[in-house]
Amino acid sequence: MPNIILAINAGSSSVKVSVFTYTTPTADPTELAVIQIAGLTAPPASLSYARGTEHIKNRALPAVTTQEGAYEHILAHLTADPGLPELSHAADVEFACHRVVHGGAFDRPTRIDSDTYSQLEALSDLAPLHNAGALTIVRAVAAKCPQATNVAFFDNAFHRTLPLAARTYAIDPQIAARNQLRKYGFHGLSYAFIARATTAFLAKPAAALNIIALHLGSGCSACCIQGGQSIGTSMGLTPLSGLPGATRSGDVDPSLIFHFTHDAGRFSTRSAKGMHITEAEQILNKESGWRAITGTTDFGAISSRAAQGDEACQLAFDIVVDRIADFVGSYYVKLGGEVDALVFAGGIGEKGTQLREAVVRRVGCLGFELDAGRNAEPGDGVVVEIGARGARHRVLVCQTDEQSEMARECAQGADELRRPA
Ligand SMILES: Nc1ncnc2c1ncn2[C@@H]1O[C@H](COP(=O)(O)OP(=O)(O)O)[C@@H](O)[C@H]1O
Ligand SMILES: CC(=O)OP(=O)(O)O
Ligand SMILES: [Mg+2]
Repeated sequence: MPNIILAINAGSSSVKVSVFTYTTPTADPTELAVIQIAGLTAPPASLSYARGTEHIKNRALPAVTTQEGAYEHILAHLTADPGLPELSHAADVEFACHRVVHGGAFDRPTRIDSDTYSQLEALSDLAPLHNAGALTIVRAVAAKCPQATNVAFFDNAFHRTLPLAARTYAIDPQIAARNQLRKYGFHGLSYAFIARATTAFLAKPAAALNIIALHLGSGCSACCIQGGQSIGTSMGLTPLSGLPGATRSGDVDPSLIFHFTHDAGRFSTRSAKGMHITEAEQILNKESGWRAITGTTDFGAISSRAAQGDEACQLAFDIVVDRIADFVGSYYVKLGGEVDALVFAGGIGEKGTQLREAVVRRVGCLGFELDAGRNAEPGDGVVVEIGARGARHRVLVCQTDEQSEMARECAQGADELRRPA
């Protein structure tokens, strides 16, 4: 019987699950199938599935509206697929890997027992679009696959190398220490994948990799990677800061919220059951971003409407480009201009031809330049070059894969992570 790893990535607008087998801790796991339910914030949700030559694309699922519902649908789909005999029963799952966005002090893969579960639950308020959803899936796995070992993989882990000055806020140090108020940074599973894939593509030693990486999806962030390690990132104590997202404001003047509403500090009655977030957090995390400006979370639709002359969409598009360019400039300076590549990843980074074009044009003075043909059709490959030949710096697109990053780490640490018999 092969060992099955289910790698589960609960994003803010999607649930993505990849099925892997592994044999020894030293070999990379083999991917058997990838399934995702996207559009949870732009109903109806839609299912996509790929196993071998079997493909389903964007099948509408009007009944699925939550991350937990999405996971249950996914498990039923996988176990019912006769072409996936390795996973015919929920009991076939040995490891369930969960992407947990906010791990607080956790920065290594950790088996989820009742103790760690409570600690992660306590962190839910710091990642209001993510942790609670991921934990509902942990509970669903415990109910449906009780023999599986649940392991949490943390989005903040990759940023454990942030230098002191980069991770410290200029606030009272005693209060900061007591309440653990610091920059954590997120999208770390993605950046770990991007760093390894780019290292392989550029055929450089991992410890020599200097890149500016952009993970652009429903949540957007930038990361400055020097010597293969994170030395700067745009998200902070929570995934709210930095770049705007689908429903997140990104950086605003912290005083703004007190002029936006008189109820900033009150608990929001609009947040999900069991979540204790304030009106301020509700507004800035869930009622802002490009949806607040355009009415849609779909950046693909925003990009095409902008091109057709829609002013609100053009403004939203321009805001995103403006903020990304600010981070690219700032990270270029952090790297002293020693930059191997600017790397685009995440749903928008991988599919957003117009966005890449606009960003690279804005930062062209730094020596980045696109090849228009390659940008329009980057082609297949985990990492592909879209930069112009002869430009000072390279521009790459990376098909990032947080699930495979978890599965790899899980297989490598399987002996330590396995639940004691
Ligand atoms: N053709 C496209 N051009 C630009 N953006 C796109 C395109 N297709 C999808 N997207 C964006 O990608 C987002 C999903 O990115 P993804 O990284 O998968 O999200 P999540 O944050 O849920 O993990 C969608 O919400 C949509 O805004
Ligand atoms: C951390 C974060 O914002 O994740 P996502 O982009 O998947 O919502
Ligand atoms: Mg994501």
